[in-house]
Amino acid sequence: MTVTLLWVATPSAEVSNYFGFLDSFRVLDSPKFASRYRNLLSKNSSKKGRSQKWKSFSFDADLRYPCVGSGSKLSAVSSMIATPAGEMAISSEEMVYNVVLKQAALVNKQLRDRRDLEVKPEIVLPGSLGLLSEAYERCREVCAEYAKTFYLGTMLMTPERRRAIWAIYVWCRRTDELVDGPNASHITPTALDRWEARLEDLFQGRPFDMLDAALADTVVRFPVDIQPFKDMIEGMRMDLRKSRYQNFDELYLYCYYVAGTVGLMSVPVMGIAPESQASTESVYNAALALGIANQLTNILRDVGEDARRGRVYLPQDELAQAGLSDDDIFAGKVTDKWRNFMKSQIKRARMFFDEAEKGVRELSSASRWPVLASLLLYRQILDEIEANDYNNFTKRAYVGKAKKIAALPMAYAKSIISPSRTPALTKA
Ligand SMILES: CC(C)=CCC/C(C)=C/CC/C(C)=C/CC/C(C)=C/[C@@H]1[C@@H](COP(=O)(O)OP(=O)(O)O)[C@]1(C)CC/C=C(\C)CC/C=C(\C)CCC=C(C)C
Ligand SMILES: [Mn+2]
Repeated sequence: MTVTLLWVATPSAEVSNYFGFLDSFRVLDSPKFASRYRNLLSKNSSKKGRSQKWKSFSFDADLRYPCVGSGSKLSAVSSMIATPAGEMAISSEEMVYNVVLKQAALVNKQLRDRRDLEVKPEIVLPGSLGLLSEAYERCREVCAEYAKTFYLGTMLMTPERRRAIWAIYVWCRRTDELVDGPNASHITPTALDRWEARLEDLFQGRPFDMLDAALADTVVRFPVDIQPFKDMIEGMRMDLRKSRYQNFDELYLYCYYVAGTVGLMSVPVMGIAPESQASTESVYNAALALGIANQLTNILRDVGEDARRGRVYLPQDELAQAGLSDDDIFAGKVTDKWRNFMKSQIKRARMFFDEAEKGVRELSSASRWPVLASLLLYRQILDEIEANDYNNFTKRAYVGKAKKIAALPMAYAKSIISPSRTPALTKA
């Protein structure tokens, strides 16, 4: 599938917000839409007194998402999309990128406000220290039990950072368990509302239980904002009401909610290297890309398992273009059509991993290794799907111990490269 990009030649990247990717069929098939889009652009550009030149490129549709906001040439492209009726609509990618910008601005502001303090000093109330240590210890145990590789990685971080990551991990795991765990069938939107109210309480220093208390402490010490946490709960609401995704735009939003948010929660704790030349938003964007890549991989690994629960987390329009439907997924037969479809899905997930990898080197040195290790390990699941000849219906792609162990020194070697002067991600 190709998309056509309408490109306005302009002396400045400032008008980038007015650029857009448009699905070729819609642009080419809908002169009405194309002319509307041009009018909109010319109105906005002429306001800024810029001349414009039209060009169109066609290229692989997979390119569209990872490039936005990344600092690459294509990052100047934003993402207004056309509804079938030819209306202009803001895409999920654009919406999510706005969150990224807001988070980056917030963290910059908070860091400016307490310039010389990376971590807040401990405020110790009599008797509370022991309880807090116990709370973090519980988080450590959960992380060690459920996420062995993540856990191993966190051991390289400073003690303050690693316990903060454990607290975030535990909150994410509990949130996910609400819709994925043993009590999932009893979970209603009201239960999620209650979970959100609890989240607000803990952010205001009123934790409900011990595990919440650890997170309440973390969000005081690090410039972590509530928005990504709320968005993760929104993802769980989405999971309750939706079992099909019409296109990648819808799936992208879901992936942001349930996994991209983890990247946005983690960066303020992991820290950006002081010597990094990259802009805060480009690092957040890479973190977002890692969450998206992980979730896409998770989806591709679990196609059969999800289908048995009546769920298909694959873009319906892309399935149809490949000559496939839900029935083929429920039948679970590996055909050439399926192989080809899977190849394009894997390619897209790898592009998000590549985008994320560029950002890892900008993280503070002790955080690079755990992130890279988890990136390399999760990315290998894609290789395993290929090795299983794309049978993700009945075979679970699994990275064996030997490969896992081999990835660790590789991640270490990559992680000692410090942010370069001419980084892949540059300051905006
Ligand atoms: C060291 C490190 C990577 C730390 C992150 C630790 C952390 C806070 C993890 C939370 C993970 C979690 C429990 C998320 C809840 C939703 C969920 C389950 C998402 C899926 C994870 C995989 O879990 P699993 O295979 O067990 O899934 P099942 O539920 O069993 O199906 C996800 C696929 C997404 C996880 C997303 C991340 C780990 C994103 C990590 C991004 C960063 C740490 C940012 C790094 C920064 C840059 C600049 C690249
Ligand atoms: Mn899950």
